[in-house]
Amino acid sequence: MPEPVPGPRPVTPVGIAAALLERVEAGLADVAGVPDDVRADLARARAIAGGLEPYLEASTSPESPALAALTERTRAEDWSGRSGGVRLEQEMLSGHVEGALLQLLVRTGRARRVLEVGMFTGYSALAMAEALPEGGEVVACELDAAVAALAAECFAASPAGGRIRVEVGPALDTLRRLADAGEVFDLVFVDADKTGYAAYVDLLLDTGLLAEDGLLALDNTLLQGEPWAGGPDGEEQASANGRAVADLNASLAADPRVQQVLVPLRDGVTLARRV
Ligand SMILES: C[S@@+](CC[C@H](N)C(=O)[O-])C[C@H]1O[C@@H](n2cnc3c(N)ncnc32)[C@H](O)[C@@H]1O
Repeated sequence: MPEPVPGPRPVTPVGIAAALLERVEAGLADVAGVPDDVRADLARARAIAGGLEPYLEASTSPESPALAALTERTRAEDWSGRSGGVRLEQEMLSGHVEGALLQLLVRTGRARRVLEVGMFTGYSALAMAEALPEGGEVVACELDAAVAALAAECFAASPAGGRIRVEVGPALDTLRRLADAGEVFDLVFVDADKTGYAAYVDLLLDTGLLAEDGLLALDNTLLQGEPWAGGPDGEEQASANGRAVADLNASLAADPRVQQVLVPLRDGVTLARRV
């Protein structure tokens, strides 16, 4: 019998909090003297935190069969066996609820040209492509050629896949090239290396890459709770990614070039536009 593929580990603040509460509850199960009301409060806190993400899924319009198939393909892949470059894992996929938010941003913003920085297996790129009008285009930047090839196979199985142009290479180089070529985007979704976000944002705002009335969406701006709660295993210090995101959030909140809001969906999505 083949080993079952493990499901994704929690990578959102609320998912992590739920897993910790579950661990505390299990740890206290055989401990004598814990008052009943403390056990009841703990059970309710675990139920609220643990039930939130499944409830959001159930309360969101269904994803397309192509997006569901792409998720399955990503889960079935053995990410541990890959070597070199950026470490990739199934948890990187943004997924159903965030994909639906991106689709609404494309549709309500009447976006025709979308730029993605960090494509992975292509969930968010394909979700946005599905929402584009006839003639619209997603330009998706990805560093890892092998994962870009896997995404291309998934795109080929979808009617919207033909609206996606993949640019393989370091995103900063690609963005500079696109800016020099005079390309302009109505919606930009940044979901790549977290320590690179500040440079991407500066380039997007300081060149014409982001349209005057365009929208910027930055993923993982809650970074698993690290910016306010410290490192993942009880370390006081956040990781380099956590510190980069904390600095970015603080500087964007005070940045006179944009109005922004951090939406606590999944691992946090910052939405910003020029003022
Ligand atoms: C979180 S994943 C993207 C997830 C994807 N947006 C989705 O919704 O499924 C981040 C991706 O960014 C890519 N990446 C990391 N650094 C990069 C860089 N400097 N330039 C381009 N892509 C990069 C990684 O290889 C990875 O595939």
